[in-house]
Amino acid sequence: MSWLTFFITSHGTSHGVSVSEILAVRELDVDCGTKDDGRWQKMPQKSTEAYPYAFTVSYVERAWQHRWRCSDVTFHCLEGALCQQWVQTIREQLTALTSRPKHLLVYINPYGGKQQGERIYEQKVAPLFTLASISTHVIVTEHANHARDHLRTEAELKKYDGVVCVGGDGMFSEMVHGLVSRTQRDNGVDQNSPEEKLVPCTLRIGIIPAGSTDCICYATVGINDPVTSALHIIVGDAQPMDVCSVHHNNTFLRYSVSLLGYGFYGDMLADSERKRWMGPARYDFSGFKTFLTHHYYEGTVSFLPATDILGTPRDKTRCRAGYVLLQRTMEYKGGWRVIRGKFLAINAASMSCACPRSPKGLSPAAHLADGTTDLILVRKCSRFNFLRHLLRHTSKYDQFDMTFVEVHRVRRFRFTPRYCQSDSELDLRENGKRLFSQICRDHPACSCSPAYSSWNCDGEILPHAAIEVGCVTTPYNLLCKYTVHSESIQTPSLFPHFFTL
Ligand SMILES: Nc1ncnc2c1ncn2[C@@H]1O[C@H](COP(=O)(O)OP(=O)(O)OP(=O)(O)O)[C@@H](O)[C@H]1O
Ligand SMILES: CCCCCCCCCCCCC/C=C/[C@@H](O)[C@H](CO)NC(=O)CCCCC
Ligand SMILES: [Ca+2]
Repeated sequence: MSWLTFFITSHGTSHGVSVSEILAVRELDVDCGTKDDGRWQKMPQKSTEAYPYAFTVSYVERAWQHRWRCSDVTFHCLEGALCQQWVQTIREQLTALTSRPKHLLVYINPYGGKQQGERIYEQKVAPLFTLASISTHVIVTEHANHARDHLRTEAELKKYDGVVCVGGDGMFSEMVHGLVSRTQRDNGVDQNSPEEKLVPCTLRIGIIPAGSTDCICYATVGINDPVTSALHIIVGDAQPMDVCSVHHNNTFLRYSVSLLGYGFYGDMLADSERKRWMGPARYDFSGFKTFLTHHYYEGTVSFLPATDILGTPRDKTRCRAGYVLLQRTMEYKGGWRVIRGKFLAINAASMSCACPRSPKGLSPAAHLADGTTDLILVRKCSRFNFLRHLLRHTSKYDQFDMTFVEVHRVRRFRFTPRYCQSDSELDLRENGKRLFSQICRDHPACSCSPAYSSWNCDGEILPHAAIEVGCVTTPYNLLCKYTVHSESIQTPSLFPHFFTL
C-alpha cells in the first residue's frame, strides 16, 4: 500500500492518505478560489499568502460503526510546477489501480424499501461516482424481473466493469440470477442439474442499500449506508460470497445467497407480500402474526455435513471477510444425515444474515464464502420458548443454546414434507391463491397446522416445499465489502479469493 504523506495542509498540520483510499484529486486556483463541484471554495487568507498553489485530495474517511465518508484535504505549496507534479503523480497512481471500476451499469428499483431508491442514488451516490470519474448507464426498473431479464439477455456486459443494484435483497437476487444464468448459458452449463458446477462470472455486483432488510449489504459491509457502499464500490473492494442452488425434482428453481427459510420465515414472507404497501414495517406486522399462529411442519431433512472445515456455527467469532477452505478433499467422508420431525422453522443461512433488526444475524458465525450454509432446525416447542429463541437474535445471548434448536454446517441438504404436494396444489400456490385445502389435509394429529409452508428464498417465495439445495463457493465478487477489522477475521485466508469450484 503506498501512502502519500504530505507537508502542510491549510491548518498547518501534516496528513497521510493511502493511495488506495484516494477518490479524486483537483488542482485549485488559490488566488481567485476555484470552481469545485459547482461551489466556489475560499482559502484561508494566511495560507493563501504563504503558499499560493494548492490542490485538494478527496479520500475515504472511516467514521463510526463501519461507516465511510468522503473527506477533502487541501495541500498548499509554493511552486506551481511542484503542485502540478503532485496532481499528475496522484492521477497516475490512481490510474494504475486496476481493480477500480470505470464504467458501471446501474439498476434502480424505485419500489424497494421506502421507495427512495431513485432519490438515494441521485443525491448520495451519483455525485460520488462523478467525483471519482466513473461513467454510468442508469436504468430505473419498470417492473419486477426487469433487471434480471435485461442482464440475462440484452445488456452489453463487455462495456462495463461492474453492475450496481440500488434496492434490497430481492433486487440483488434478481441481478444475481440475471448474471449467473447468463454465464451458465454462455458456457453451456445445465442449471437443472443439481450436481453441475457453476462457471463463475467475471462482473461484480455492487449494492447500494435501498430495501427493507438489506441483509446482504449489512452482512458484507457491516452497515446499510448508501454512501459507505458507494465508496467501497469506487475503491474497488471485492468480496466473494456463497451461492446456493435450489432444485425441485431435477429442475432448477432459484439461487440463494442469504436465507432459505421454511416455516416461520416462509409464512411470514407470504403474509408480508400482501402488505407491501406498509413498507419495511410489513415484516414486523407479519412477523408478529406468524408468531401467534405458531404453525409447525412435519418432514424430513437430510444433509451432508461439511466435515473438512475449521469453524463451527457455534463459534464466537464473526466473519465479514472472505473465508476460503484450504482443502475440499474430505467433504463426502461423513455421509448424509437424516432428521425427521416437526419443525417451527428450517433455516439455511449462507451468510450471517445480519441486518438492522438483528445486527448479529440468524447465524452469527456463518462465513461469506466457505462453500457451506448453516442449517438451523427449530423443532416444535411452546410459544414462550420460540419467543425466547427469536428474541435472542437481537441480544448477546446464544440463539442456538436451546434444547429444541440444532445447527449444522452443511454442503448440501434436502427437505421432504411428510405429505406429498400435488402438482395442482403447486399450480395454485404459484398463482398466488390461498390454499384452504392444505389446512389439516391428511393431517389427523393436528387441527390447526397446515401441511406445507413455502420457502423464503432471499425474500422471494418458492411454492415448492420439497427442495434440494447445494451450496457452492463462487468467486462472485460484490463490489462492496466492509472494513476488515482484525477481530472479525476468523482465520487469515491463505489463498486468493478467486478459485474455481
Ligand atoms: N419497477 C419495479 N416494479 C415493481 N417491482 C419491482 C420493480 N423493480 C424490482 N421489483 C421487485 O421488487 C421486489 C422487492 O425489491 P427489493 O428487494 O429492492 O426491496 P424490498 O423487498 O423492500 O427489500 P428487502 O429485499 O431488502 O427486504 C423484488 O422482488 C424486485 O423483483
Ligand atoms: C418478537 C421479536 C422477534 C425479533 C426476531 C428478529 C429475528 C431477525 C433475524 C434476522 C433474519 C434476517 C433474514 C434475512 C432475510 C432476507 O433474505 C429477506 C429478504 O430481504 N428478508 C426477509 O425475509 C425479512 C426478514 C425479516 C426478519 C424480521
Ligand atoms: Ca457460507
